[in-house]
Amino acid sequence: EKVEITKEQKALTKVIVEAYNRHQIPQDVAKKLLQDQYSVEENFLLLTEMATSQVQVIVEFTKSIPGFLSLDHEDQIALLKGSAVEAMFLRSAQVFSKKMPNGHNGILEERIRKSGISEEFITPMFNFYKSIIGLHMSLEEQALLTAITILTPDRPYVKDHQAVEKLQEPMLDVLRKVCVLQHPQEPQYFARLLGRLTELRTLTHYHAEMLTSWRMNDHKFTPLLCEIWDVQ
Ligand SMILES: CC(C)c1onc(-c2c(Cl)cccc2Cl)c1COc1ccc2c(ccn2Cc2cccc(C(=O)O)c2)c1
Repeated sequence: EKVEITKEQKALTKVIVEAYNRHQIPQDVAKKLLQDQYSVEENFLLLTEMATSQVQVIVEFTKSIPGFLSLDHEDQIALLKGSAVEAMFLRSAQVFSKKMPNGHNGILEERIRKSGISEEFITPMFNFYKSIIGLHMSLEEQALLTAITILTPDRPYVKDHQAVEKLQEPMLDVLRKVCVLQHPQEPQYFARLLGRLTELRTLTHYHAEMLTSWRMNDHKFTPLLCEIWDVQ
């Protein structure tokens, strides 16, 4: 049947994409990637700074999602804590796929590979990056998928599931239509996108173990990361 995006859905997509574009990592932080130090310590410190900056970007993006600030305040925190790592995996995957300026990609990959993360987590992480890059997602799809990930009703400690579902559903509806319109030859494209969200959940599990092993080697995080990841 003819897929039609309504006026409201166009407006919702515009708000989400603008919020997604508006909040970028400050250039000076992204530029630090090019610094010449490549020690494990230096890489960890740089990635910690990137992650901290990225959490701030995600919080600002989330506050721009229509209806989010009307949710119960404790639920707002529960959604952010429950989705931050997944949103950061999506964001770093998209940064890899959009071929960052002057070969940052190789440098970001190099630093992640040499930051004290054990091989057992590096492999699934870069397989995920490859699978996201292979999807050639549009900006609308990236922004909507990030908002959908954040608005996942069944995060730990969320009390009013229904209120979160009511915000997530319209995003899923418009993402489904955007996928049909932007990938007419791939009827299963929307289903493949949602499949990435399942893979993201396994990465969150790996990430918890990454944090533990960093802490065992006495690595320090910033106050914001400690708060959002319940460490220290
Ligand atoms: C605390 C730190 C060591 C950490 O713990 N887990 C992860 C970690 C790792 Cl090692 C991989 C994936 C997710 C996390 Cl939380 C990280 C590092 O988190 C990052 C690092 C880089 C990231 C991000 C997110 C994006 N980028 C890249 C980027 C570069 C330039 C511009 C932009 C931009 O947004 O414009 C983004 C997160």
